[in-house]
Amino acid sequence: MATTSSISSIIDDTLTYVGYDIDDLAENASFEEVVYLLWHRELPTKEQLEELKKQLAENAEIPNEIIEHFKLYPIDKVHPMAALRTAVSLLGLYDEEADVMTKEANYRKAIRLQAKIPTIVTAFARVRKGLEPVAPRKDLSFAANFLYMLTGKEPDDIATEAFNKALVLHADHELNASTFTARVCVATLSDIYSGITAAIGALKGPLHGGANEAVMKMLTEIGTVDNVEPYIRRKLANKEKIMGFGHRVYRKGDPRAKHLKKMSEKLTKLVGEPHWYEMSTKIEEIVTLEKALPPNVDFYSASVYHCLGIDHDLFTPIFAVSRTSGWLAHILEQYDNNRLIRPRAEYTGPGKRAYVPIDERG
Ligand SMILES: CC(=O)SCCNC(=O)CCNC(=O)[C@H](O)C(C)(C)COP(=O)(O)OP(=O)(O)OC[C@H]1O[C@@H](n2cnc3c(N)ncnc32)[C@H](O)[C@@H]1OP(=O)(O)O
Ligand SMILES: O=C([O-])CC(=O)C(=O)O
Repeated sequence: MATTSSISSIIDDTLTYVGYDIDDLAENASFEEVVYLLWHRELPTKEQLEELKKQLAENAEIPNEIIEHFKLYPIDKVHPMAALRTAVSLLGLYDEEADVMTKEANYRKAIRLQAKIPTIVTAFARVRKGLEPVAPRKDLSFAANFLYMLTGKEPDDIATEAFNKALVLHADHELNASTFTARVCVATLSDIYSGITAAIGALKGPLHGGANEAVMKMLTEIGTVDNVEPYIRRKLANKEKIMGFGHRVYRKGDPRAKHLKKMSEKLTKLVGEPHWYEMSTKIEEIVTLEKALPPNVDFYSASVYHCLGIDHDLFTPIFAVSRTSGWLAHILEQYDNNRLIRPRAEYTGPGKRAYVPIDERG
């Protein structure tokens, strides 16, 4: 065990947020309720929820300098996760409280970050297409507002419900690589912006959050249900990894995957593209049979986001929008009971030796 935490737990392949089963939360909770739960360790009352929603809505706008910065680099060649990483770091420069380390100031910064990250992601997505960013609306839920800022159109209930559920499912996951990164960073008593910037960097990799985009790339390459079998068997024979499968902690399966699978079935039919779901289930069949590896959260989320009309390279930034809530909960928990995180390495290099002057080296 690397640390103690009272935020989320994975025990016998069951995931809970502060004691509430993820299945229960996925079916019933709004993302805003989950944010409150992760940050306060209790579900909110109606008043507490309204207050949080108000604070998030009031803080959703981003400095214009962030948008101007998007125009300073070759935006069409930049991955949105790289842009998000830089934008969050930049955001810290415009926060006068960035280095104020009181509990109250850190909570205010948590609100500001959670509120602004969706605005950054959606503004980037539009600016790179030559479109104007869409200002956040105060009357929409967190999920609906994201889709609204992305497209400029108010989403229907099906899209909002699916997106909300995806946000709930991705919000926290114990000591995953990006959360651990955030905790290591702020345990030096560095600021929240540094912690979230570091976490985004860790989430970006394809062995972690980046896997959802990689899954969609694989599905696109495969193209048809008939191609699944030869494609997957070839990959396995070459000892290549199948993205969206396997997990360091779960053994029998990731409890989040079944919710995304159900959504994928429904949405792929609804948009008239059932082949994404059919290909996915066929891949699952083969990988489970050949490698005994079940799908993780990233596998079916790919086809879900695709059906919501989201660009494939925005899948991981959307993961970050949700996981920011968990990162922030862990950062605040780390500050509350801080000790520098400094593991040791088992040394495997040569034994002690004498320095050899450069002219004598052969
Ligand atoms: C939100 C998240 O971060 S969920 C994870 C998202 N990442 C992915 O989906 C990427 C694909 N999956 C993986 O790379 C891994 O399963 C991980 C990184 C998630 C977990 O890795 P670990 O538990 O450390 O397993 P590790 O990578 O050491 O693999 C163990 C064995 O299983 C195999 N294996 C693990 N995952 C896969 C996979 N997805 N496809 C094929 N083989 C796999 C490895 O090749 C290795 O085989 P070997 O012993 O014959 O060399
Ligand atoms: O916990 C992990 O190692 C990865 C994961 O599933 C997550 O971060 O959601």
